[in-house]
This record gives sequence, structure tokens and C-alpha cells, in this order.
Amino acid sequence: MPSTDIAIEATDLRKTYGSEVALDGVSFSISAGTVYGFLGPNGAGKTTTMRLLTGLSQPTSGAVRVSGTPVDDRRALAAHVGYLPETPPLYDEFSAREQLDYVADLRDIPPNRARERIDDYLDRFDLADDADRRIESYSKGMRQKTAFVQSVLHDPDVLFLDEPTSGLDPRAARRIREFVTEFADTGTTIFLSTHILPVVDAVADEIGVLFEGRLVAEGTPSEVKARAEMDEHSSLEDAFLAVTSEGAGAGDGESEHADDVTAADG
Ligand SMILES: Nc1ncnc2c1ncn2[C@@H]1O[C@H](COP(=O)(O)OP(=O)(O)OP(=O)(O)O)[C@@H](O)[C@H]1O
Repeated sequence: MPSTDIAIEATDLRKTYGSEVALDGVSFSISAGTVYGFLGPNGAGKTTTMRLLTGLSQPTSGAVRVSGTPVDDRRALAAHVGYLPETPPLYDEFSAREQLDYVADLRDIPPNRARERIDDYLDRFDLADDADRRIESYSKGMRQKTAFVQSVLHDPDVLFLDEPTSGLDPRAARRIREFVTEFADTGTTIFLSTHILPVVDAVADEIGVLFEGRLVAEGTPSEVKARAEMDEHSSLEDAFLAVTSEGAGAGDGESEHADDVTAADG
């Protein structure tokens, strides 16, 4: 794997489904160790982008490199990338422990190391007592926690998280936030898509806001707020609503701030 300080580089990504344009020329460059909050309203193209960034789907045009490697080289990337998708792949008939053993084996984690990590994570996510029950009997939050552990078991350099706190109670959601910060402190790059804006405000170094398949704002949380002409007391939610109003993209003037919002740098 080539060494690079750029962890994720997307160049002019376009994705169409028939006549539907899901992504309309999205570019960004994310430095290693960054927590990047990826925001956008329903249907903006976030999941489509994440699938392109993880090589699960091919762009209509444009290119993606993760840790310097083109994402279509999935063999080279597998050890370096973790992905928690919106609908995580779990086998209902497995227990959490079996599921995690299976993934550890796929990831070629040495058995002793795998056992240690799995026990540690099960404990930290309060799953230890249920670890030998079948996943089909789990609550949504227990499934989500199992899926999160599965995505980080091999200690990836770049971690893609799609709504990681979905279905989690406050304690578990906080645990995920702490993990995100902890991983980032050790140099892991985190690409985090969520609708829970306070989470992004708390953990993200940088933010990208997608609207109708285009990146309409990018920068630190305070830069995005400033760009949307918010004052220092405004929330990220206020800025999000300003840059993703119809007026921001189509110029119908619905938002008083829309005309002042400049396009993202990327
Ligand atoms: N397989 C597909 N076939 C056709 N259209 C699709 C397909 N996948 C996504 N789209 C369309 O692409 C656009 C972007 O969808 P995407 O799922 O990426 O949005 P999103 O930002 O993740 O939304 P949400 O926040 O609701 O999860 C939508 O208009 C969606 O209907």
C-alpha cells in the first residue's frame, strides 16, 4: 500500500441510475486521522457515496482512492478498510461470538488475538452476557453494536460508518462516540454519515454537506456555520437547514441565507 497523508480522495464522482442522477460530480480529499462528518437530507446521495468509497459499487464516472489505492483493488484494501453499512450483514443463525469469530477468520486475524479483541469488545459494549445467544433474538441496538464491533475488529486505517448510533440507547451511543474519538486519536480516519447533528458537532474535525447529489458546503463545523452566515451560538442544525434548503441549490429564495452560501471547495 503506497504511503500517503490523504486517506480518502474522491474525484468528480458521478453516479446515475437510469435517468436518476444520484451523484453529480462530487470531489473531496480527506487527510489521514480526520473525523469527517458526512451530512445530507434523505436521498441526497450519502449511501451511494459510501458504496462508491468502499468499492461496493462502481461510479458512472470519476475515481476514488483510499489510502492511495484505487478502491476497485478490493484485495489490497480489505485489511485497511472497515465499513458499517446502514443495513449491516449479520447471520441471524449465528451468535454474536460466532459472527465475530467468522469475521476475524475472514480478516485473517490470528486466533489468539481475535479472541482477546472479541472478548474486550463484547465486554465494552455490554454484549458479553448475550454473546452466545443467536443474533435473531437480539434487539436492534444489540445487532447494531455487534455490527459495529465487526467493522472495527481488524483495526482498519479508514473506517466508514453509516448511521452508527441508529437504534442505540444513550449509553451505547455515547460508547460509539467515544470509540470514534479514540480511533481518530490513534490515526484512524473516520468517515461518518449520520442525521444526528449534535454527534457530528461533537466529534467531527471536518464536515461535508451533500444536497441533491452535490457537495454544497465543506469545512470545519465552525466554517460551515460561518459559511451559512450563522453566528457562534447557532447550531449545526441551523447551518445544515440553511445550506440544504431548496434555495441553496435551485435559487428559489426559500432560505434567507441560501444566496450567501458558497459552493464547497471540493
Ligand atoms: N439502486 C438504486 N436504483 C435507483 N435509484 C437509486 C438506487 N440507489 C439510490 N438511488 C437513488 O439515488 C438517490 C440517492 O440515494 P441514497 O440512498 O444515496 O441517499 P441517502 O443520502 O443515503 O439517503 P437517506 O438519508 O434517506 O439514507 C435517491 O434519489 C435514490 O432514490
